[in-house]
Amino acid sequence: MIEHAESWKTEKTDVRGLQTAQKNIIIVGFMGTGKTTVSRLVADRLGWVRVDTDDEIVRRAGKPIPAIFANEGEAAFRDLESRVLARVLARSGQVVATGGGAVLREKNRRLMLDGGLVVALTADRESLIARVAGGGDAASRPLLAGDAAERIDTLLRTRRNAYDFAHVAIDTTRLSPEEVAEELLSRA
Ligand SMILES: Nc1ncnc2c1ncn2[C@@H]1O[C@H](COP(=O)(O)OP(=O)(O)OP(=O)(O)O)[C@@H](O)[C@H]1O
Ligand SMILES: O=C(O)C1=C[C@@H](O)[C@@H](O)[C@H](O)C1
Ligand SMILES: [Mg+2]
Repeated sequence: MIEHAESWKTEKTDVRGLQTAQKNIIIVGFMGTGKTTVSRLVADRLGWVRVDTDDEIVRRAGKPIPAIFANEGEAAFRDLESRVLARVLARSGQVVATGGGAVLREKNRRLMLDGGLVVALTADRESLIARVAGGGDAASRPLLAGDAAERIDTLLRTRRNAYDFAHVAIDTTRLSPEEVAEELLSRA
């Protein structure tokens, strides 16, 4: 975890004057840590625009994420993800929920650190399984196809330090989405 830098701030103020001088709030984390859910709450609180890079990718590709993986492969998905991220982060005043793998490329991590405050959400293995595998939600996540718990274990191993570059980390294991949003805002 790097020091909480002031570098993510600009001269811009948000519409409700709750925060001063911010660029974007960029939420990273493993699948099921709550990026999409929490981004909605934080954007509502700040009166900021909310963007989900997974949604932007679907719109740009004209098909759902599992279809992109199946038809074009993961590498093509990652290329599109990088392009979408760069385009989104050229703007400011947004709460940006990213895909779970958006942190894998150094170029993306640099873009995010330059684009605003990067907040990593974490959760323990059991919570992740309950959130994404338990509710039949796994179908929308191609990397969890098959035995979702086993896939989560493998990915957690390969991505162990992948989210450590963020300015701020919040463990969501024992927090409700509202509490996570509150904690995030208190640290922004
Ligand atoms: N703090 C929380 N406590 C309990 N459940 C949560 C919490 N945050 C999110 N959830 C639930 O977990 C599921 C996954 O959340 P969400 O889609 O926001 O995750 P995500 O990080 O955006 O995942 P992905 O990387 O796959 O897009 C949803 O059903 C959501 O309601
Ligand atoms: O963790 C990942 O690599 C992914 C997470 C999702 O948000 C999607 O971006 C996609 O399913 C890949
Ligand atoms: Mg999401």
